[in-house]
Amino acid sequence: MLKVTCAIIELHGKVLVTQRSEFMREPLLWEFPGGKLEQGETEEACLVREVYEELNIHVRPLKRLTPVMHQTKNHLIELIPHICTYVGGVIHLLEHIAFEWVDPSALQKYNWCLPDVPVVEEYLRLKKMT
Ligand SMILES: Nc1nc2c([nH]c(=O)n2[C@@H]2O[C@H](COP(=O)(O)OP(=O)(O)OP(=O)(O)O)[C@@H](O)[C@H]2O)c(=O)[nH]1
Repeated sequence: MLKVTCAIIELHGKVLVTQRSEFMREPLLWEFPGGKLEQGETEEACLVREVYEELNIHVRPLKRLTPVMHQTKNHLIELIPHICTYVGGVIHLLEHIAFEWVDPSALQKYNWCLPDVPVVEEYLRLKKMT
């Protein structure tokens, strides 16, 4: 099983969403930044590392949401979301092709990677927006 963390990064009431490039798996779909958990790594350390590697910003994990299991053609993915706060740095896109800071009320308009859909729903429930 592939454990993948993803960061719902909050700043001033908005949330950061990123678009996968045409060269990545799941091209052009929107996701929360993150990536595969390495051997011996905590979920929090993975998030901090991946977000820095992909976006050049620092975040601090605040709250773990419910993991989502998803079977792809090749592997079973466990997507592990954490709400994070933005700590600092300027965004440089190193893997994605686009990013947006969005109001939570607009999150459902994006064309999400499939496993992210229940993550968005749980986040909106938590924010009392659904
Ligand atoms: N980062 C991230 N990956 C996601 C999300 N949702 C989702 O299904 N995935 C899937 O999780 C898998 C791993 O993601 P990734 O390719 O970004 O991980 P990584 O940076 O560690 O991989 P790499 O170093 O091999 O490029 C991919 O198959 C991706 O499609 C999400 O919200 N964020």
